[in-house]
Amino acid sequence: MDAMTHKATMSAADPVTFYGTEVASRLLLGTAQYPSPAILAEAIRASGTEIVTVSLRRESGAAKAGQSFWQLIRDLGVKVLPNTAGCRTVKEAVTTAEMARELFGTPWVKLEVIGEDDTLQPDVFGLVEAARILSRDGFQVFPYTTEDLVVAEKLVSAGCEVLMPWGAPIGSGRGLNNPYGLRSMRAHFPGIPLVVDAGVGLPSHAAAAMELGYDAVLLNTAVAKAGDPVRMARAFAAAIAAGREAVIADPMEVRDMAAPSTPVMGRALLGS
Ligand SMILES: CC(=O)[C@@H](O)[C@H](O)COP(=O)(O)O
Repeated sequence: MDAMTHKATMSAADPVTFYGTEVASRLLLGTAQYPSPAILAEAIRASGTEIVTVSLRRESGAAKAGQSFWQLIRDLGVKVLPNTAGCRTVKEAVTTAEMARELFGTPWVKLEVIGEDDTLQPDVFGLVEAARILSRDGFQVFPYTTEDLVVAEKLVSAGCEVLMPWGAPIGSGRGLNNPYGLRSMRAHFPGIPLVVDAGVGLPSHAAAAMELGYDAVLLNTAVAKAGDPVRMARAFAAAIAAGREAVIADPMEVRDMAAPSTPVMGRALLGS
């Protein structure tokens, strides 16, 4: 099947598969920083997401609050992708992942090993090492990485079946800082689910990621910190669906020079 025929048979409603689990929604949502648990729950519902990411640190912080938060997530019936947010060493990330597996009962882990304070960019050396350890131990790792292809190859060799390059620094809302790098990554890994994770600020950023052929988008701050998180969650869902629909529709080629969109033949008959 050639690329065009394949695209023609795809639909925006096609599920995306992460480690053998199919999900219809291509929006993964973070659960931190919402004005209230009720707004978080409503935003999750409005977004249509089927996967929420949860920090173990938040869970273990205050036992009681943790219990009610966990109950809220359970009641929503969404899948949990525990994350190692805030971990800065391989040991810390591996230990956090192990605790998360026990607490949440899932082999999934969003692996973050933060390497630098100003940008919160991943320590890619630690990330690869932690991914190798966790994959060997039966985890299904969703690594928060950069768009570096060499690092990405090493993550795949370490056992990762999903890659999550950043759009921009976490919480910055800058969108896609390096569309060229993200496009290269898509071309280099046609068969691996790719998720833009972090730095997305607006629905148009998420649509742009999908238009690059990405499989999904993970975001938190843009919804949690919006004036109206529920409405923003809905806007992101619509933008992701639109971007997906567009890439399937096979967009026109970009040109340097104009091409008349209304071709004219001969002379106008007016006045003759
Ligand atoms: C919640 C989470 O996992 C974040 O670390 C993630 O990377 C989202 O980043 P934004 O808050 O920039 O969307």
